[in-house]
Amino acid sequence: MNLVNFTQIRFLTLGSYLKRMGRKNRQYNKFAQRKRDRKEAEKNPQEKPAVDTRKHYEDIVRENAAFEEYYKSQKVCPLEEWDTFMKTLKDNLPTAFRITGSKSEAAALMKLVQSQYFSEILNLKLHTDENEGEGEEIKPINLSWYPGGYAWQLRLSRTDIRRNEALYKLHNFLVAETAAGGVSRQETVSMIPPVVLDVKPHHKVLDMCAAPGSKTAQLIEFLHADEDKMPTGFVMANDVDNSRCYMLVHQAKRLNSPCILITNHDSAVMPSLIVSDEKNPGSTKPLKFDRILCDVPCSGDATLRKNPDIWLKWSTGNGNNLHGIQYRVLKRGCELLEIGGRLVYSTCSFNPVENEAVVHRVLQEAGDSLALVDVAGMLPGLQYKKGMTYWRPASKDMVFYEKYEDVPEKWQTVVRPQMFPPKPEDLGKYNLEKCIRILPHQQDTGGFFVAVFEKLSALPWEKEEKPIEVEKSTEEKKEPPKKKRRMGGYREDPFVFFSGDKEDVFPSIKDFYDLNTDFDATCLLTRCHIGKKKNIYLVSPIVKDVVSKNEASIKIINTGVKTFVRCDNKNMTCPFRLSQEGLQSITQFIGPKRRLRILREDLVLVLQSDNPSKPPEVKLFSEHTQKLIEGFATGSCVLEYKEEDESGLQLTLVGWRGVNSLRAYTATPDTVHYLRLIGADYSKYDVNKFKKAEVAETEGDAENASSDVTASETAEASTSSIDKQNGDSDVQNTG
Ligand SMILES: C[S@@+](CC[C@H](N)C(=O)[O-])C[C@H]1O[C@@H](n2cnc3c(N)ncnc32)[C@H](O)[C@@H]1O
Repeated sequence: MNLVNFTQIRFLTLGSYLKRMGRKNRQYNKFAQRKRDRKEAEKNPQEKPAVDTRKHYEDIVRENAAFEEYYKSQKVCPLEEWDTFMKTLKDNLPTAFRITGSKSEAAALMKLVQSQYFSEILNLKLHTDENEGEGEEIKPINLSWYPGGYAWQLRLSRTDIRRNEALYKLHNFLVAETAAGGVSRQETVSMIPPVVLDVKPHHKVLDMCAAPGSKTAQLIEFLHADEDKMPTGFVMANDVDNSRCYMLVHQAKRLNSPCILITNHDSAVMPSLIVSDEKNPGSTKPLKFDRILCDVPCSGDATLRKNPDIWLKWSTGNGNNLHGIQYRVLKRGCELLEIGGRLVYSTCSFNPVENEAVVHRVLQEAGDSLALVDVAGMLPGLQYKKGMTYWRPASKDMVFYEKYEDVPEKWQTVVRPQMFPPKPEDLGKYNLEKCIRILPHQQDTGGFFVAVFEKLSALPWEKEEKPIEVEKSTEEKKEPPKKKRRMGGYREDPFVFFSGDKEDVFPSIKDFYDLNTDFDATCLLTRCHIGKKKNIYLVSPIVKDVVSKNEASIKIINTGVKTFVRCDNKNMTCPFRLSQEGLQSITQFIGPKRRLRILREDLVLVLQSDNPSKPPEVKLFSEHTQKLIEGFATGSCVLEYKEEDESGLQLTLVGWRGVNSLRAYTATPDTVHYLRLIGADYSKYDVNKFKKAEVAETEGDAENASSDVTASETAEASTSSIDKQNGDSDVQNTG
């Protein structure tokens, strides 16, 4: 029996106490059950449990009779394509990736990918998971519909790339560039929703169900399309799951954007937020979004290639159970959408009950205020099927129903009237054929469903909302919350904005970095009300407005890009150094006093020197750079480099001018990224893990003998060494 702390019980209601005990017991029973299963398995090693969802993916039998019966009957795929559809679903998924980053960096990386990594694999005949015979040519496929052609699909699964020695360079490239933010690995079809959402730099964008955030990353990239200017729009990425919100924090950190805000709320009941009303100074207005992505939770059966465990647990019940939450999230999305704005509804499910039925239900309620948009023109070359106009919901026992009246009473709470298709005479009102369903065999991908909505007028149940007079800003009213553990995640540290130019630490920052007068100090923030400021973050003006006006009504998990880091160094008159994360955002405001435009040889020198206690001495630099350094005050600075050729490649790095030295202040993935871009030697980071394992084996080094010692691990290990180098104590040693 569990012992109970009686002082705790006093504060619990009977219900919550019983719930707690139930949870503990369930947890306990789960462990006990696993122990019993293990013992049983040891006794009867040849007997397998009926369904073991923890099976190794490779052992899973990729079959499910109910799945086949259901979808064949729904006619999601023409009968003549059925066998190819099923065969493709059982294959592993090819790898796909996008090239990201600033325009000039992305262009340079794209060139490298084509000239080096792809040409290397073009002539290879590989024995892949799918092809154990002759070996097959690996032709990278450019995704023609992706803006700029910056996305690729390879006929290789992740495992193929990881396990083939011939591909070790490509593998190292993908791992290192993913860490540096130069590449994003993402399933081909999952890239579609942000493309058809058509995000522009001035858009207010809401990603309602955002975690883990691969689509959020695309939204941010599109927002920053005009890289010379700070976007006037922003992305609010939300997820109901507190721990998954931290995946979003990780994504956002890779992209270094001051225009993102991460929130933790149930999207189905997302509160109405407010923003300043520029037309009525001193007033606020409801925040409506220009673009909304509604990538709802779904049964995920179109991801069977990536998640084969779904073969074991698929049932019609999954889709039926999700229809309700999908509808509520979509409906709330339509309410938060600006008139004239665009919303994308997407799922990775084949099921019309989760797809067309949800779309139809909302269109039906919205009357003429919403319409589906035909986005085929935005996706040149993409193969897809038009949305379905007829389907038959089914109960768990696989009985299909033509109309709700046929549903027996015991299933009426599961199979709902709104799940049925429109009547034939109403089809013209909804245009469901404008939806897009991608089947895996069409271009060797996962499956996907996308519907694009446009809001033509206020929804029938929306009333006109008037500007609200602001009496007192919300931050003033609120007590400073403290960070502490609580049910459902951590309470976040507060977001404390600088009061302006007079903020205690700002004058020394402004003076040292020669910040120009356009810089708005009120966009800087810290995460504490009292005590020494450690990290200073930067947000865009619109994000500041949203955070400061709504902090009390929605749980904000994270915002801002780290721009200044405390560094009490005797050789610097300002107690804050620059941070590489925020450099892109602040660099336009930094004056010539803290900028050094260096030559290629100097850049190579600083990047290749990775001994924090021995940074390159001034005398080792080109004459040009030595002259610049003369008289340049010690401390944190901007290192700039511009390629002289037609590529126009421009790099901006955080540097440190020591008393007798100059060095770059970058973490390993960034260092490798820059060396790669300028065509310098980075071979020490490009480890062939297979060779390394061979050598280790001959030398009896058990730790390195496993071929699973990957280049990524090597990169991680060296990152931590430079992270140490980035620590303040090392800065003290500099120069
Ligand atoms: C399909 S995933 C989203 C994938 C994501 N858009 C991406 O591209 O990386 C669905 C997400 O919805 C979240 N979710 C489920 N119910 C939600 C709700 N009511 N409100 C907000 N998020 C929800 C889940 O936690 C999950 O992270």
